[in-house]
Amino acid sequence: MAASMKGRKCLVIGGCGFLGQHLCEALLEKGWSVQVFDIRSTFEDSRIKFFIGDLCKKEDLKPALEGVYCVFHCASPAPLSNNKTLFYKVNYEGTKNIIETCQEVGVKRLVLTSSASVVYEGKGIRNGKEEELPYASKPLDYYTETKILQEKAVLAANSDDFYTVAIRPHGIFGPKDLQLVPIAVDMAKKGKMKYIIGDGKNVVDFTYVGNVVHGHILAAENLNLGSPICGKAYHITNAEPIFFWTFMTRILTGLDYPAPRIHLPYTLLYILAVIMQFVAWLLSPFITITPSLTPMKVALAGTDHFYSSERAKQDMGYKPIYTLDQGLKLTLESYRHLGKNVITRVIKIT
Ligand SMILES: NC(=O)C1=CN([C@@H]2O[C@H](COP(=O)(O)OP(=O)(O)OC[C@H]3O[C@@H](n4cnc5c(N)ncnc54)[C@H](OP(=O)(O)O)[C@@H]3O)[C@@H](O)[C@H]2O)C=CC1
Ligand SMILES: CC(C)=CCC[C@@H](C)[C@H]1CC[C@H]2C3=C(CC[C@]12C)[C@@]1(C)CCC(=O)C[C@@H]1CC3
Repeated sequence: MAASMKGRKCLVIGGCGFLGQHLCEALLEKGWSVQVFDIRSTFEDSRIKFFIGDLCKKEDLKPALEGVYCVFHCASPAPLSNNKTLFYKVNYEGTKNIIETCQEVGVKRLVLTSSASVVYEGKGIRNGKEEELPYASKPLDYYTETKILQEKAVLAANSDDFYTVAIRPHGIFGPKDLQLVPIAVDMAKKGKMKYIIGDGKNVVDFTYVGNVVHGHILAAENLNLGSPICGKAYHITNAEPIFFWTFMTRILTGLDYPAPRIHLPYTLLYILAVIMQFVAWLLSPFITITPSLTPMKVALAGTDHFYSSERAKQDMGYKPIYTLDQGLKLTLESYRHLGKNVITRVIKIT
């Protein structure tokens, strides 16, 4: 790390979430002065100053941004939810609010956590490069739709006076995640993880959270006037693409659940997911139905989607600092309590 970064004040928006907590820990280790802004409080740390508020509200954000050298924006509603209004409000309107408030207060650097899914519309992507892939013209869900709007707004705001960059991770996994491992385990418990969507040979990126954090910190360190990274987006991956179903099998068997074995045709499942989504939409004025298979989930589980992180290597010296094996080991150790053979005691208080 550049010596001059020591003691610099940063604000992690979404710092109480999965990625945010890992980012805070790494920033503290590197000597940054860390502040967190989040809508909820999930942990305590005497080294961190916490601000609880809504990023859509200027009056909540302003005090947290005073004197800040760099803002990391990694807040979002849960990606697998389907709340269109909330996604637009937080990911798009809220991000524009962050940009405006930074500019008003005089903050000069903004690192956005975007997503590689901004270029994914269900068709295979192999070793995708930033300069070759346009934004998805037909995004598969509202989350992706609003991540595209968000990224465009952040990159367009880059100027000689305000430096912005977007990090596009893919399939983040690691301890403290409430999504990938817990959802897969929940599906396994319900008997929904016996199946393989398609031939099982689709190759994807899963990225250990420590590598995603490393990419964010390098971006902040390199975000200066005239730097090649200003106004650009960067894929950050483990650079170890793997069969989607091999990765899921390692997670499941690592926690003593059986490996998925029964193949189901991709196209059939995709059509079923589209029909279920349509039925859920038709019935939405009367009841809320949340189909467990969405077109996005089926596509992610049954197509290729892996990306090149060469541009991040060239422009900011990025290379993964954890291998997939190391990441999986750390992850599985942290989820032992979700293992199939773990007996959970229920203490009844009468
Ligand atoms: N997980 C993944 O595989 C990938 C994630 N990303 C991106 O990485 C980022 C971090 O994801 P992750 O750590 O998994 O997500 P988390 O849900 O764990 O963390 C996001 C945090 O932001 C908070 N938040 C939501 N709305 C607001 C708001 N209006 N004001 C302030 N805080 C808010 C959330 O609170 P609450 O929980 O109460 O909503 C939560 O604490 C996101 O931008 C996501 O799009 C990109 C690629 C892959
Ligand atoms: C269909 C199936 C077997 C599901 C179990 C695993 C899924 C819960 C994850 C597998 C790939 C993950 C993923 C995301 C969420 C969780 C999974 C679908 C994202 C959509 C999260 C937000 C992003 O920006 C992109 C991610 C791609 C991979």
